[in-house]
Amino acid sequence: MKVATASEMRAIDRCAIEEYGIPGIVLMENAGVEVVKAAESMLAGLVNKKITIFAGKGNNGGDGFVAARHFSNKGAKVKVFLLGNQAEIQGDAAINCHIAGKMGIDIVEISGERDWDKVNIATAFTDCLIDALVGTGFKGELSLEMKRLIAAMNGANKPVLAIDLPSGVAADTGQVVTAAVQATRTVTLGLPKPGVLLYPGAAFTGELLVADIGLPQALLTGENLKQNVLTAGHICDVLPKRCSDAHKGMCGKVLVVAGSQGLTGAAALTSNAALKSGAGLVTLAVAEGIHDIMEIKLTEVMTAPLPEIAKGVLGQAALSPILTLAGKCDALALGPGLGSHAETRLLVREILQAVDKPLIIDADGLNAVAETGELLANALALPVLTPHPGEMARLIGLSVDEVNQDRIYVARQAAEQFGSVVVLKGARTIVAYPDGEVYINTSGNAGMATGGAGDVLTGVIGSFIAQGLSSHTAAIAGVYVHGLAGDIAAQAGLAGLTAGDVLNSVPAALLSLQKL
Ligand SMILES: NC(=O)C1=CN([C@@H]2O[C@H](COP(=O)(O)OP(=O)(O)OC[C@H]3O[C@@H](n4cnc5c(N)ncnc54)[C@H](O)[C@@H]3O)[C@@H](O)[C@H]2O)[C@@H](O)CC1
Ligand SMILES: [K+]
Repeated sequence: MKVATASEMRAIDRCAIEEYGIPGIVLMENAGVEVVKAAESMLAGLVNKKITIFAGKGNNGGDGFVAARHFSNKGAKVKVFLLGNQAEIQGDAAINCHIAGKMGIDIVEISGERDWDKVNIATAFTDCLIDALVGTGFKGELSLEMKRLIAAMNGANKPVLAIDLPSGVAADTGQVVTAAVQATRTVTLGLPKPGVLLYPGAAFTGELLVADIGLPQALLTGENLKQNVLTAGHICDVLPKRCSDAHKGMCGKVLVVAGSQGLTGAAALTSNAALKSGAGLVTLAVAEGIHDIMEIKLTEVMTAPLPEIAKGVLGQAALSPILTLAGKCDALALGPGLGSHAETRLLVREILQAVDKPLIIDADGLNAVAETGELLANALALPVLTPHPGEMARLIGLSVDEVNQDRIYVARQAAEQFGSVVVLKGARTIVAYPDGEVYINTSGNAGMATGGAGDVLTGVIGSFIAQGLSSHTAAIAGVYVHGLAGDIAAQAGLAGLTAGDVLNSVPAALLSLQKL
C-alpha cells in the first residue's frame, strides 16, 4: 500500500473532485461513515452509547460532523465540542455542521471557562471520544486551546478514536512537537500518512485502520506516490528459492569482512545470519590475531586469516587477499565490528574502489564511506548501506535528533547523495532508493533494540544478494525478514531478546513467508 504525505493527499482529493467529478462532500460523507463503523466495532455497538466529538473548523472537523449524524441515527447520544464558532466554518464542513444542528445534535462552541467545565463533565461521563480536531491541515505550533483539549482527551481515560491522524501528530514526519491525542484507534482516510507509521506518531495512533472513502484506485496507486508500507506481500514471491537438486555452490557465496579485537561477535553474527538466510557458502575474512577465536566461534562458516597492523586490526596489506576472496564470491558484506583505525578505514575505501561484487556496507564500513561517498557512485551494482541513526548522522553531517526528525527525507537524501540503497535502521526502518522510492517497514519490535541485531541484518541482506536478488529487492526483503524473525523470537518474550535469537528465527521467518 502507498503512503501519502499531506500535500499528496490534498492533490489526490483535488483530482478526485476536479478531474473525476466526485463531490468533496461525498468523500467527507464516506469518511464520516467509516469512522462510525470503526467506532461501532470498537465499542461493540452504539445504541445508548455516549459519544463526545471534538471538532476543529476544518475538513477534519467536517468528518466529525458527518460522524455525529450517523452516530445519532444509530441510537448513540452525541455531543460535539467545536473549537471556534460555527460561523467560521466553511465549505463542506459548514454544510455538515448545519445539518447536524438541524438534526438536533448538541453543538457546543468552546469560548469561555463555562464551556471548559462542560468539556470536563462530558469527558468524565462519555463512552468514547472522537478526535476530529485537526488532520492533514495541521500547521505550526498547537494553539493553547488545542493543547488544553488534547490534555482533556488524554486525561479522560476513555477510548479515543482519531480521524485521519491523531491531532498534534505531524502528517509527514510523525513528529509530536508539544502534545498529541493518544488514540486507541485511528481511522486514516484513503491512504496512511507517514505520521501514523513513523514514531513517535505511530505510538499515538493506536490500532490503525485505513478507510476506503471512495477515492479512485488509480489515484491511490499512482507512480507519483513514492512512499510504500513494506509488508509481506512485497517480498513473499521474490525470496530466493532452492531447486530440489541444489548444491552449496549454487546457493550463493558471501564474503564477510568484519570483526576486530573485542568485536568478534559482530563478525560471527553477520556470517551466521548469511548462512541462516540461505547462502550456500560463507567465508569470513578477519585479522589473523582473532582468527583462532573465530574458528572456535564458528562451525559452518569458513574463515580466512588476513595480515594485521595490530592485534585484530586490518590494514592495507589485507586488500589483495580480500579481493582474491571476493573474486570467488557473489556478494561482499563489509564493516560490522571492523573498528575505526585510520588504516582500516583506508582499507575499506580501497576495497570500495577495487571490488567488482555487489556490496553491503554497515557500521565501521559506513564511517569510512562518510569521507568519500563518491566512491559508491561507480560501484558495479547498487550498494546497500545500513546505517543506524548515529551512523546516518555521521554519513551526512547532521545530529541524531535531526536524522530522527524526518527519517524519510534524510534516508532519501542519503540514497541520492551516495547513489546507494539506504536502509535507515530503527523502529520502522526506512529503505530508500536513489530515485526517491521509499519503503517503511512494518515488521519488528522493541526487543530488537539490542546489540548485534544490525549485524544480523547485514548478513541477511548480503545472503539474499548472493542468492541472486538484486540489491534493490534484497534490501526490502532483508529488512522485512529480519523484522519478522525478531517478531517470531519475541514470542518467547521481548525482554532479553538477543541478536542470536533473531538470527535463529530467520529460517522460521522464511518458512512463514513461503506459505503465504
Ligand atoms: N476533500 C478533502 O479534502 C477531504 C478531506 N478530508 C479531511 O479533511 C482533513 C484536512 O482538512 P483541512 O485541510 O481542512 O485541514 P484540517 O481540518 O486538518 O485542519 C484545519 C483546521 O485546523 C486548524 N489548525 C491547523 N493547525 C493548527 C494548530 N497548530 N493549532 C490549532 N489549530 C490548528 C486550522 O485553523 C483549521 O481550523 C483531512 O485530514 C481529512 O480528515 C476528508 O473529509 C475527506 C475529503
Ligand atoms: K484528528
